[in-house]
Amino acid sequence: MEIEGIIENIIYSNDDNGYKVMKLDTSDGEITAVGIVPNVVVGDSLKINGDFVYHNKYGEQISIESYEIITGTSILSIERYLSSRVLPHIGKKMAKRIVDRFGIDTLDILRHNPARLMEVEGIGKKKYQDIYDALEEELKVQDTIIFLQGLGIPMGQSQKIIKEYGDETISRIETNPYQLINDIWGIGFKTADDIALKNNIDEKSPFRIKAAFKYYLSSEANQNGNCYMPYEETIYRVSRLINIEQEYIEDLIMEMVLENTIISDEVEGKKILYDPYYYNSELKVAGLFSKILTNEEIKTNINCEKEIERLKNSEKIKFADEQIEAIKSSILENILVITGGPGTGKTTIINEIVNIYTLNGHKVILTAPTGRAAKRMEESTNHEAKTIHRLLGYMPVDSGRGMIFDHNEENPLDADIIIIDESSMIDLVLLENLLKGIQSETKIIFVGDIDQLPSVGAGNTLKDIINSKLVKTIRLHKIFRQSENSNIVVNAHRINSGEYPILNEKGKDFFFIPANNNTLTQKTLLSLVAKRLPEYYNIKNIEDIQVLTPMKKSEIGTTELNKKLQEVLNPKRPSTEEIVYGDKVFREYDKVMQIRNNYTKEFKTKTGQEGLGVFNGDFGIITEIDNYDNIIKVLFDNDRFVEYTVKELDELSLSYAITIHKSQGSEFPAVVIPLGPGPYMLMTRNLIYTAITRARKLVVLVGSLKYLQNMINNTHIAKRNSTLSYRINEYYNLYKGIIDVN
Ligand SMILES: Nc1ncnc2c1ncn2[C@@H]1O[C@H](COP(=O)(O)OP(=O)(O)OP(=O)(O)O)[C@@H](O)[C@H]1O
Repeated sequence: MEIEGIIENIIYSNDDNGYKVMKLDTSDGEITAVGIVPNVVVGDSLKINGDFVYHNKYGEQISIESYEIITGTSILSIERYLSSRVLPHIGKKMAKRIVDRFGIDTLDILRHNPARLMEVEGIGKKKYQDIYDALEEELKVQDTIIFLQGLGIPMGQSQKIIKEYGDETISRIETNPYQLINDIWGIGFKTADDIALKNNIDEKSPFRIKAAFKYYLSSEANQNGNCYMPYEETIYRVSRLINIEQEYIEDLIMEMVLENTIISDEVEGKKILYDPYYYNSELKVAGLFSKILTNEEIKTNINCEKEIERLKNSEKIKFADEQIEAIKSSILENILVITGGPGTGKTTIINEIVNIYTLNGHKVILTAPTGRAAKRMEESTNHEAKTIHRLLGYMPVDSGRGMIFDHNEENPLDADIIIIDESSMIDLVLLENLLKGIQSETKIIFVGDIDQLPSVGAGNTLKDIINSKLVKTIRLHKIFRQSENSNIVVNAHRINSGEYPILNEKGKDFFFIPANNNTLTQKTLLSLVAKRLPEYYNIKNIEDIQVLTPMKKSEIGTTELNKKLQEVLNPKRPSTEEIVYGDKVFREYDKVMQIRNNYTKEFKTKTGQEGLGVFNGDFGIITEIDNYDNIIKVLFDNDRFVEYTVKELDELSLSYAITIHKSQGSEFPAVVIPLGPGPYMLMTRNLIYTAITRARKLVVLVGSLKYLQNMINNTHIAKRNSTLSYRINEYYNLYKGIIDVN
């Protein structure tokens, strides 16, 4: 069949083969068309040949066999295009008047002789000026899109680039396509390099090689948490990345060092290379940290002996020796680390420290890296607690790519002591900002669980602080939270010390259900989450059950589980709107997660307060999809409403199942964990321990026990390259007058 329509929206575009999913406005109403259609843009008129097919998920759609772009050839399509509100003051009636006047030449006149619009009744000078301005903008955007499409950049990314670079899009890309890697989220070295090569950059251009070095070092930091990379390995990897001999690229390192775009150092006999960003951050952290550590001016009026005596005689609670030692050290030390597994009394200790300091008239600040951890801290201490970002008063700059903090070295917070919970999640750069935001007279207590996975961002800060051997570290061993019916805490500790967990005890909360392979595991997991657990435990809220899986791929990975879980938990209904984005479907009432930090995203709370910022790992529910205006509304933490346009949907992912890495810092009433095969480096004790400690009331493991055993036995901890503890020692010695760094 043959059908004509105007492209209203390109829902999906595959840049490799030009495959698209588009919404077309036709005389029979709106239809979805799919097929290979490169180089078309929204607003284009198409004549399509194809057949109607029925997709059991997306409904009826036309599969394109051949097509022809007919922009401007059909009066009807011009009229529809104009009435789709692309230009101000032109609605349905005005669009008709314009095409009645100019007929088939309308688009040509708009482009080359727009002043003639004033011949149309109802368009005076003022309206014309508005239309002209919008038109000029629209034409510029169209030209830019054509330029970007010529480079093979898909529509979604093109729009992001235009939003970022505006009128300068073409010139910026022609000057330095590699800048796209830093400026546009989702564009990596490969895409930028393809663009550069298409723009005839020489393969051996120093520009290209330097960009590859920078990319390699920063991606090692962003993806693998490494603050530096060994010299030899860097050369080998970069050479492979751009396919140029090692000898050739090595020559450029010295140039980059002189330009300060790479830092070369030798630490403990090893030649290493840093991205300057992380090198400077390490130095700053080490310097500020050691300054507090060696500050002899920090004093309190707290009578330590009296307080300890009081604790020892407390009738309310009998403190363990290690707890008393922790509280005592909080009075005596400038910086203290308290680490322990679940239920070892960390919160109880924080409470006591807060009491002692506030009763003695000291100013206490409580903070944590995530909103959920801060909230828990506030609830258990009855003392205000904020996330580190909010505490420091962050402000997005540079279109949200960077941020600055209201509290910094010029304007530090006023506090006698700062207590940080969930410290294992603090990455190097966050620690840098935190240290800049407090005075060198402020004591710091880091509380956390060193056996959790390290921070998402670069660095290994809590371990490095402990490994510096300069900071008093209290390790809590005794478990207090061990209610009669609970095996979660017991098993977390057993797993952490390499023992096998206690499974399936009657009336308890830690279960294992066998399944021989991934297919069966998936099937069992789906029925558990959709039926058995909600029925047996009377769980009504889908947010209360969380599937945590080690991986993204495979039948028990997040991608597939999310699709399947969505089908069973939130199936397509006539009454719920949905939107297709790439190979994902988002539906009203879906459980979703933000997957990047977006500091400029606006939110509005239920009480009408407005603010900025949605963060990687924030959970929400889609409350509304407006398919007319293409707006998706998400409610985060049951409080903040955030609106997304279709273009921004790559920031969201379904979250019925999430990776264990993403679950750090969160807690859920019930956690279901599939057990299956996976890469050795990933399937570690650390990982299963982190997963289990996310559950408050129920853990269900599904799969084969041999994988559980393998994980418990696998004590491999991916090493993170960091020289922080070495540098803390250097600065410490400097401030103590032991050595002179210069
Ligand atoms: N010395 C003690 N004697 C008796 N009970 C204690 C003692 N210390 C803590 N508890 C209790 O043990 C439970 C766990 O303590 P707490 O919440 O402080 O541990 P936590 O390490 O913060 O645990 P999680 O990280 O799992 O939240 C609480 O109910 C607390 O009241």
